[in-house]
Amino acid sequence: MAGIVVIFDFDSTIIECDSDNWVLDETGLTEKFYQLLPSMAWNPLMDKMMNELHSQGKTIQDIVEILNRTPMHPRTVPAIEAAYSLGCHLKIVSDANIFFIETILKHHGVWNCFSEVIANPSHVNEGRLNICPYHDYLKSSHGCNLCPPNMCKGLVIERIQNSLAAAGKKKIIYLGDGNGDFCPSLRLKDSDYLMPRKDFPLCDLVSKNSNKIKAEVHGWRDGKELEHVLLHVINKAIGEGSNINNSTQKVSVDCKMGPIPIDTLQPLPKALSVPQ
Ligand SMILES: Cc1ncc(C[n+]2csc(CCOP(=O)(O)O)c2C)c(N)n1
Ligand SMILES: [Mg+2]
Repeated sequence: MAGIVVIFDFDSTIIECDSDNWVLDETGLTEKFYQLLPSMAWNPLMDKMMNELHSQGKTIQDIVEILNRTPMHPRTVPAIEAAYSLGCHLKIVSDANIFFIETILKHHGVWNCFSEVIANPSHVNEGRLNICPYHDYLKSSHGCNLCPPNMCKGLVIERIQNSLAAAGKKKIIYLGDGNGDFCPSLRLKDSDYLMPRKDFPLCDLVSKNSNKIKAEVHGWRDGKELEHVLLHVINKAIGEGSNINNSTQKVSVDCKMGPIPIDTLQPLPKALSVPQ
């Protein structure tokens, strides 16, 4: 076992859009949604939109067909499969909902690669999709002012970190794009890796607060770079894990620096090489 946990954000990390916005756009509900957003929180409003679809006679199968067409970079699935094959534990921590995530990942045949998906709960009841907040903010606040009221990804990461320590796993690689990925990024340790998507809000936050980030930072721009950089980082993490007296100096790579030139990456051992 590699002892490495790879944590993926979902929207704009695994897929090329926000899943809620994709479904709203494809069902013609975007205008209505944004008319109501000033007076309602995101999760209950998304739940209301699912009710609206049901009233219009749209079935769960109609929603599944829309989700199956969600834009995704062609190298993202191979990257997930490669990380899984190398023995990494894969998890998703997302402010999207479980139904959308499960449907999309099953369609691409990678649902079983993930040992845990932490997202807003959702279930089908009498042909209608119900969506609930992950954190019940009406009962109590999670208390973090960096995160939306329904989910503090930092608290989720803290729980994962505690369970990893108990299971003897060593390193986290965290991939994300959004403002909600900044709080968990602050929790990563100096033995962990952070992979922010370039030209997305997380990358900006990381650049402006680099003194607060302990993890080694490796940016990526698209699915092709995600694949290449992720396999490079896994390779590095495996190498460090096998060297007990490892004293490698921490190198922080500014995610604004542009793509990592291919010739500066260590050659991948055969087992890690990217499938053509
Ligand atoms: C106050 C507030 N505004 C907006 C949202 C909704 N929201 C924010 S980021 C995002 C995509 C997250 O998916 P991922 O974490 O996979 O990138 C969603 C659905 C919210 N929950 N609260
Ligand atoms: Mg995201």
